[in-house]
Amino acid sequence: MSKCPALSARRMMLAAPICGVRTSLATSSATIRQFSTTALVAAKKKAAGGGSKRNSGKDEPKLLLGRPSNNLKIGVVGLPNVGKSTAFNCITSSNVLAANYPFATIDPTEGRVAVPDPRFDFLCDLYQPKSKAPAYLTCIDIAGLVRGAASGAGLGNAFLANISAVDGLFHLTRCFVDDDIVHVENNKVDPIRDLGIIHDELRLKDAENLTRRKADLEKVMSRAGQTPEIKAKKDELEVVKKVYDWVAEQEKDVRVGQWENSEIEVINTLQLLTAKPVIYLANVSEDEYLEGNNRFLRDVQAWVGENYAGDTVIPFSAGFEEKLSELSSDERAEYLSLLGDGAKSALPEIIVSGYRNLNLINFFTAGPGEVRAWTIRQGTKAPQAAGVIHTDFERGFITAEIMKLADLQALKSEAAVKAAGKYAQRGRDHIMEDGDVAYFKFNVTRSGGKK
Ligand SMILES: Nc1ncnc2c1ncn2[C@@H]1O[C@H](COP(=O)(O)OP(=O)(O)OP(=O)(O)O)[C@@H](O)[C@H]1O
Ligand SMILES: [Mg+2]
Repeated sequence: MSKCPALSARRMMLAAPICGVRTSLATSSATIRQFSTTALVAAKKKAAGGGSKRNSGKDEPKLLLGRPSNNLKIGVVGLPNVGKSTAFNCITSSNVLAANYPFATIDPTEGRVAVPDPRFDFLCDLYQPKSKAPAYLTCIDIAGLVRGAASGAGLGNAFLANISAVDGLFHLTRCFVDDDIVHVENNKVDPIRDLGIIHDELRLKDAENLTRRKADLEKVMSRAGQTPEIKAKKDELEVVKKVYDWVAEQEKDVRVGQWENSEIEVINTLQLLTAKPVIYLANVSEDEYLEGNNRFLRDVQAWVGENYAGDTVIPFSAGFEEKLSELSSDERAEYLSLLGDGAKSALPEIIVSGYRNLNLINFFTAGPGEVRAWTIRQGTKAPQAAGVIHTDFERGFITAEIMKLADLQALKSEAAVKAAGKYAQRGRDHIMEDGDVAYFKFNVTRSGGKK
């Protein structure tokens, strides 16, 4: 105990293994690394759309499923009492109620967390700015979902409405065994069954929404006349029927379908739950996390691989993360080093994966006054990126001066990048790339028009 004088009594209690490291923990470094990267497989080829055969038009950029916004949110979903709020608290440094009974959470809570990014750190080191503004991930803690929710069980529709308001999901599934923690499904831990329950409920809700939309459109179609509006509704109805067949008949999630751009445009108006990107968080016990050995994890990874190939599964322990969050950064470093050199928090990986999964990228503005990471969706063009800073920048857009971060890193200064001829002027059609360092030139008159 004397090795850790800085720990308060309460922290000492929470951090009990700190000073008496168990052999299994001390030898765990290699396995942790292996364990936590096993399922971080292949890039998300299918999520990007892959493209249907008919939509192979090389020139046409593939539309993304989801809202065209930079202010996207990710929600934590799963059965009740599986550790969602504990995880949310750790991710966002919040303090919502986490307790050992189902439905401790009822109303959603929003929190945000800075996204760790070595590129941002590099720019801050280089410019030593007066103010620093990193990118943030907004996360929402949502009430637990039970079997039958789509037809009103548990919090039913209220819960599902909360999911509909987010843009991506952390699907948290319980993989820890602890007889003291209630499990709503017969008190038995079975993550594959639980994953199935959540997916079924989301899909059933989508089927219900699609049925309603289909009926509305059919009603419009039954009216006489062939106006352009009716023609557009007819096309929409065809898409809705196709998506309905995929979700309700074939029992598949919208996000794993191959859709044409015209179909994605319709899908994006429907706020479908199974269209949202998902990251699976496997909540294991502290010991198993540190040992890199959980009896359910392989099955979870196989299930995800089979049903949602390419999706990410991140093993973590809400209990371990909670313990780390109680420590100061010095205490945490001491604790982790005592556990072995591979022991680490899974939160950075969870946060970065969540952010990337929303198809968000960053560009930076950098100078001695401020270094700031701006958030845009993949595929955003320079004027719209400028508009994220200020609407005037978009309205009066003239040009974007762009440095590649790699050039700045290699050449060490803006002046050297310019001298090497790598400081590029880009026009309205430039599609921003992740990591661009940008300076926008714009010009607007007082009346609002461009000079
Ligand atoms: N990895 C873990 N190991 C042991 N206990 C855990 C772990 N993760 C969470 N718990 C415990 O499970 C209980 C439920 O946690 P929490 O309140 O975060 O769940 P929840 O999913 O938000 O529940 P609800 O749906 O009711 O809001 C708490 O007592 C928490 O300490
Ligand atoms: Mg909760």
